[in-house]
Amino acid sequence: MNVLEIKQLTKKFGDYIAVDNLSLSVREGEIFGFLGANGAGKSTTINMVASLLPVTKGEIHILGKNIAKHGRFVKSNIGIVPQELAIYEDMTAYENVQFFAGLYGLRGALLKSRAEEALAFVGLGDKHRSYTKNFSGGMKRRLNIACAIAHRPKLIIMDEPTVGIDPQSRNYILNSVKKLNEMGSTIIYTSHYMEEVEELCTRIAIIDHGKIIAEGTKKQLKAIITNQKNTGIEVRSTDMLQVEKLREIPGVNTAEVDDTLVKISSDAEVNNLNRIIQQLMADGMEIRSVEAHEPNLETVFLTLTGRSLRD
Ligand SMILES: Nc1ncnc2c1ncn2[C@@H]1O[C@H](COP(=O)(O)OP(=O)(O)OP(=O)(O)O)[C@@H](O)[C@H]1O
Repeated sequence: MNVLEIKQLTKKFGDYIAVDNLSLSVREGEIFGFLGANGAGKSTTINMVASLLPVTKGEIHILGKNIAKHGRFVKSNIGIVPQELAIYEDMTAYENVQFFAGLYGLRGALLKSRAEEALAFVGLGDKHRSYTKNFSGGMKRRLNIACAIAHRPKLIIMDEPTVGIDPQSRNYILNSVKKLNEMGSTIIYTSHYMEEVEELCTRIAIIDHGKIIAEGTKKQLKAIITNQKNTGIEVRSTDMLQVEKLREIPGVNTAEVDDTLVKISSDAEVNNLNRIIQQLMADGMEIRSVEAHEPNLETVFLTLTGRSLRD
């Protein structure tokens, strides 16, 4: 069954088309990755699914029901973890969860027990009387999640839930996502961190300029670029590197620099490694190692959109 079905969805802000005739379905039990660079249209899409933003054109169905006609049903079945933290600093952790769970439709004793359960789930069980203004960034992110899951939604949408937090909280959140999924929730996960998406997601859609430009399992997406080969060249320093010269070499599709690693994706059938190395040496690079890499999601993204996910 499709938990979410988006049909020919468009959102215009004035003349600007932020989401462009986008169709997408997410099946029950998936952890679905929604990938796009800054401004690609992810949050706009999510905000329409969450009924926080009116739709210009198109339809959205959640668990088979049109959200325009079944507002209450939808509200009780989805949980949104927004990109901007949505917690109140002058309320305790418990009061925050209680407040949001109430908005999602929980009441009375059930509301209390589920709020406590959600706080314990995100590792804040011992903080439920604490005011959130003194929480670390990671604790606030975890509380943001607790607020969205206390009513045990069938569909949880997480819009970059790990932005700006320490590695420990990040691991905690990634494990929580897996657990929530095992417990029966379908998850839509957006992130700028490709390695998170690679680790978590069973299926992925790549959005660019408001359109889905590729969709499938990791294996299917990687198969799109099997005509590519990736080379990583470690150098001592990239200070003097003229990366645009590398991009002019025949067969080179993308060339990126990550600290002291030069990452190059080329047409598989073009033998250009000699030219690449000559160019690096002409720029005075001291080469430390050369490695061939399997394509990963980062390369898929770069090849299809021409930009890095984190710009
Ligand atoms: N309320 C608005 N009014 C006008 N333009 C908007 C509005 N909200 C978003 N946009 C524009 O729509 C485009 C898509 O924005 P959106 O926030 O959906 O991108 P995103 O993929 O979520 O990016 P990010 O990763 O930066 O959150 C952007 O160009 C943005 O400037």
